[in-house]
Amino acid sequence: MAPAQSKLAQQSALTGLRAKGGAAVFAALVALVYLRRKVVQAAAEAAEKRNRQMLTTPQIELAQRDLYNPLPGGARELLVPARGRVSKVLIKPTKATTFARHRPLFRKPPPAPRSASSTAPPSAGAAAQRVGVNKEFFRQLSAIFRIIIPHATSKEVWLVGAHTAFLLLRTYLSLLVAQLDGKLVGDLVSANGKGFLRGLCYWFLLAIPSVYTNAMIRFLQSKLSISFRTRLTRYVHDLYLDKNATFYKVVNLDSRIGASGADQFVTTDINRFCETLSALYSNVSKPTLDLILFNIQLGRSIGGRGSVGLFLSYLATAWILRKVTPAFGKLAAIEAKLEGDFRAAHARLIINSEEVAFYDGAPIEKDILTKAYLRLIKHVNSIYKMRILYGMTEDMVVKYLWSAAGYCLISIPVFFPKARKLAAAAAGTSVETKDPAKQKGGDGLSISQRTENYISNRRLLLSLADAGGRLMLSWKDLSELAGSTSRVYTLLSTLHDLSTSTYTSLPRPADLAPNAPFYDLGTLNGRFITDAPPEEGVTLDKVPIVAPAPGVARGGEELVHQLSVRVKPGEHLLITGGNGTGKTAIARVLAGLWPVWDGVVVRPDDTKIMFLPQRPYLSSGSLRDQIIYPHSYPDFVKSGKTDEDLMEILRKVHLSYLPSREGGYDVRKEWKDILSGGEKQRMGMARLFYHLPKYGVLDECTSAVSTDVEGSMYQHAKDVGITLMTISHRPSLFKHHMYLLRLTGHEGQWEMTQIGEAEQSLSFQKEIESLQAKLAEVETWKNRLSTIDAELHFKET
Ligand SMILES: Nc1ncnc2c1ncn2[C@@H]1O[C@H](COP(=O)(O)OP(=O)(O)OP(=O)(O)O)[C@@H](O)[C@H]1O
Repeated sequence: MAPAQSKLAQQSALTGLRAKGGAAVFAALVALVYLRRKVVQAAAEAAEKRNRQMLTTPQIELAQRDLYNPLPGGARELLVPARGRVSKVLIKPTKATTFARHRPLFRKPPPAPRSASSTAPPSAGAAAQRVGVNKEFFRQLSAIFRIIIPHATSKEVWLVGAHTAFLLLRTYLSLLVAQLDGKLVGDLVSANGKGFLRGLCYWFLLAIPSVYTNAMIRFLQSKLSISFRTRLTRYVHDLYLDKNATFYKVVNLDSRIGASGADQFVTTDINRFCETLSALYSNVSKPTLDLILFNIQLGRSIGGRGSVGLFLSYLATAWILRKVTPAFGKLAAIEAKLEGDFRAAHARLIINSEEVAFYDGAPIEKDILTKAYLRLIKHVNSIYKMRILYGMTEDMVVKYLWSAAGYCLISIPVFFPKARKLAAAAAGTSVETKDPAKQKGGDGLSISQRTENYISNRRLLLSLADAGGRLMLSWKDLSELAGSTSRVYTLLSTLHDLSTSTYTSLPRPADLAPNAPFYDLGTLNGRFITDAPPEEGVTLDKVPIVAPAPGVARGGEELVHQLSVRVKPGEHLLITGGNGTGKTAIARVLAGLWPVWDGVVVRPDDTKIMFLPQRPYLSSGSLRDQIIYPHSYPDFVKSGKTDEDLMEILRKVHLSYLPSREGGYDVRKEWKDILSGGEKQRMGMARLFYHLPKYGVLDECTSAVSTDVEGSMYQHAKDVGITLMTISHRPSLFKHHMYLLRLTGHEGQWEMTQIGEAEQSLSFQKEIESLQAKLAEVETWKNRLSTIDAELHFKET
């Protein structure tokens, strides 16, 4: 063919190719546009369908009215609003036998020996000293594992299995990618077009399972974390909100969690623990697997001695990093505590916002909050500073030293062909190539083969360095996990102890007089009987009323000495006395919130006795929920009462206007912000009339209610058969009671009288006081009279 003809033919072939290419691109574009329209259409239809199924806000409120559906065996079906619908979640309470089985696992280890002079209990700080990757950490972790993976067939085991399978698959795919990478570059260097295109096709084929695998690993890791968190949170809730008011005791009878409460532990620390733990599994298992497999693969080209060299370099790295790693576990535990303090300071402000606003206390509150924040930030900053050296060392070792070591190792077969031949012989492969033209080096390999080997090995080395880096990083994660493990374990062991009324014991102070009582929480000799028949009344027999002082060496403080009282049905008792003499403390002992150190307390069960506290409490929920608290809607339905009955109760407490004003019984609002102080207290009385207990312990619960309304409510309570035990300073309440218990406030003394006598002596006393007050003003009136006289005289003249 003439050159001109061949050029023409080439040009026409090129034009044909361009035309075909253009048509193909056009067709692809049309297909893409069509596909996009279809996808958008399908998404819009799905969204519309979802919207049609979604409930409006009032519908959601109504659907949640029930809160839960009771199921046999104590289980419940909670109604949880999520994504515009209310879904039902089955909640099975943790069995008492499970708690009993776990309790020994959450006992504190024997305390470390302390100096004889030390009488203070171990502080949270001291506990934080021991936090780290040590034997105690693994003991605590294994105890928590019993909760998060309860048995061999738990959902979490399957999740871990699936996760592991995907991790293995990813490692396998990484190996294939490394080989293919080398092959592609090898084909490129040897100008093997067909091989190159085939390689590219494999490349894309590998991409599909690779991206799916990566996405699934992330998904399963999050799923595992959520699963762990759900198990732990439910377990903690079952312990924390048990019948023994453990949530109260955590703050008032124990010093391990601290006054800020358990919220930071339950909301943040558990979450952090679960996230770190599930991430750690993939952060440890994947690089470990990578290290093993990649080393085997690499060992084929660099030989046994090379592998030994690599292994030694890992050991050296681990040693260096260990030396420069700060105590991340301890630091993480302190950080979590400081975060909790900061959060608690904010929570306090929210709860007391109105009082603070009245006092104009914003500047000082700001200082308190800022101080809490700065304490946290100073600590976090110091961690960041410590991380500089650690990060530099880690980068230097893992990225640079390892890569350099790797380069040296893969150069061995190139520069020392004998080693290569030995390695090849060991692997059973031949290094000779048939095409002498392609033999370029002393190692007997062509440039393309050498490049292919180099690229594959380099990729393996980079993956190895990456795996090593991640493994080193996971040591840091492990230390941080030790920090959150210690927090979660502290929470669990405190809850286990308090739910069984096991308190931390303290030694008797040496300077305490031998006959002085020592009220140590670890030594309780009293009896608390809560299932007496109501006719037997409420009895306290020689019971010291003691304010507990957890963690304080001198022990609790006696407020009332050996109190003996018996209230039989209909014998209404009024408890009075100065501020801080221990009136509410008596109610706390009766309710079982404070321990009985000595003597005997006898009372009927919780359904027959009700306590109305000093500070009115309004729960989150509907208006009906406020009246029936602590019942919820299913209990209300079960009780057979109706909204008409509720209206009758509201009339008795002068709140009958509320349902119409607020929009019915089902409306949900932030009631604590809506109702006035007096209305809140009247709502408390409404609860009393709803539940109709045999005994009502009323602690200053009508102090903000006008005297006439208060009187009518007390009268109604008596009319419906409630025996009252009232704590109050108001003389107007005397007439509703038969007995008066007066706390003198002097060395825990108290006296019991019949109301007639007391009322009389008090009225004489009051009369004398009022006359004395009037006499004191006589001089003032005289002065005023002479001033007026003088002014009148002045005007006349
Ligand atoms: N959780 C607690 N831990 C330790 N001491 C407490 C606790 N709660 C109250 N106290 C202390 O116990 C004492 C009695 O408190 P209580 O609430 O019984 O007083 P009160 O007689 O009801 O006073 P008031 O008339 O002011 O309500 C007070 O000195 C108080 O500071």
